[in-house]
Amino acid sequence: MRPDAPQNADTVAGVGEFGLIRRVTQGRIQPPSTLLGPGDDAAVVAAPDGRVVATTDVLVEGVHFRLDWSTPEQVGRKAVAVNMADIAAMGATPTALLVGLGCPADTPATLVDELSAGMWQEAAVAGAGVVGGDMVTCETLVISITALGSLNGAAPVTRAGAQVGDVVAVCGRLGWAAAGLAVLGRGFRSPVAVVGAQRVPEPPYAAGPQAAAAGATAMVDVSDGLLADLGHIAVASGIGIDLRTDLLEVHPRLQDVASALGADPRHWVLTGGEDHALAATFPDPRGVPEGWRTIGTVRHGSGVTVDGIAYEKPAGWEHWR
Ligand SMILES: Nc1ncnc2c1ncn2[C@@H]1O[C@H](COP(=O)(O)OP(=O)(O)O)[C@@H](O)[C@H]1O
Ligand SMILES: Cc1ncc(C[n+]2csc(CCOP(=O)(O)OP(=O)(O)O)c2C)c(N)n1
Ligand SMILES: [Mg+2]
Ligand SMILES: [Mg+2]
Ligand SMILES: [Mg+2]
Repeated sequence: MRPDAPQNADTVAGVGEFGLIRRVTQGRIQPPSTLLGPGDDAAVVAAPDGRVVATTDVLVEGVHFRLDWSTPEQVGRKAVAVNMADIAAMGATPTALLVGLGCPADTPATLVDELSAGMWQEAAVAGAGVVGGDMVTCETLVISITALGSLNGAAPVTRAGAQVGDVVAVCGRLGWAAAGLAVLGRGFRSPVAVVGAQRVPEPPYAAGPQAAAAGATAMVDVSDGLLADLGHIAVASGIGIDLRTDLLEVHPRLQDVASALGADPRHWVLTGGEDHALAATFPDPRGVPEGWRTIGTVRHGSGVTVDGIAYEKPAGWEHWR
């Protein structure tokens, strides 16, 4: 269907741009950090310590999600989660979200309602709100979210601070969303544990500021794959990282799914993205906070190795590859 397809009362075209904006904004309760919410040319958000953390990630139908795999509500939750995970990965707390939405004219208006409901549900998990956005017509469903966050007085944890001798630790799931993607890709809808992980990630938002307070020297969220994302820390910090397989547990659930599909669960753990676990480096093994698992060390050199050996397969997702 063309983006300017005929109007119908149940479609976004029938409800219209401003009717739709009214539907997604009315009755929403903003957090205290929202000084001026949707409805004006821009929103006003408090920056308690004078600094704003800002990030954006775009999700495209068919690339990041499929509407026959996920409900609109799940897509909304995921779109917000992947953005708030980047805020957490800086050691910050999400405060506000700006939502750019493109969809074809014949999109049911209720799909946008459900998408918006999912976004607000996930935002509530971290105490953030949707303070503004934009709606346009286009060929497929596209969601572009900008998340803002607050460091609450702490220093940002960048990708560039890892030091030789640091330990590498992770908080959150690894390989679950990749297992879910493999299951969905083969036309199955269960087991729901891994399919659910692909539909809606559960980033450990609070672990970001927790790691910052514990003295994390570098941090990243695992969106593309553990090896790929630790690779960004390695490049930015000018160091190498070695992971230890014996420290990287493969959950029995992932083992089961992998045996059923004839896949390698360790590959999901090492290279599967989309769980948005947080991976960080800490100077002292005893300083690794509760809830984090040590998985390796920072060494001299470059790149990320596993048990001292370069990984032979692609390290994670890369667009256009
Ligand atoms: N079009 C762009 N203009 C400026 N910076 C960009 C653009 N696209 C990506 N970046 C920046 O490149 C870095 C890496 O991007 P990306 O891999 O998408 O980060 P993440 O995985 O944390 O979402 C980020 O700092 C991001 O802001
Ligand atoms: C339909 C569909 N196909 C493939 C995937 C797998 N996938 C899409 S994007 C992605 C990686 C993360 O996305 P990206 O846009 O690179 O996020 P960023 O690293 O910028 O946060 C993965 C594993 C998916 N989630 N859904
Ligand atoms: Mg990105
Ligand atoms: Mg990231
Ligand atoms: Mg991201």
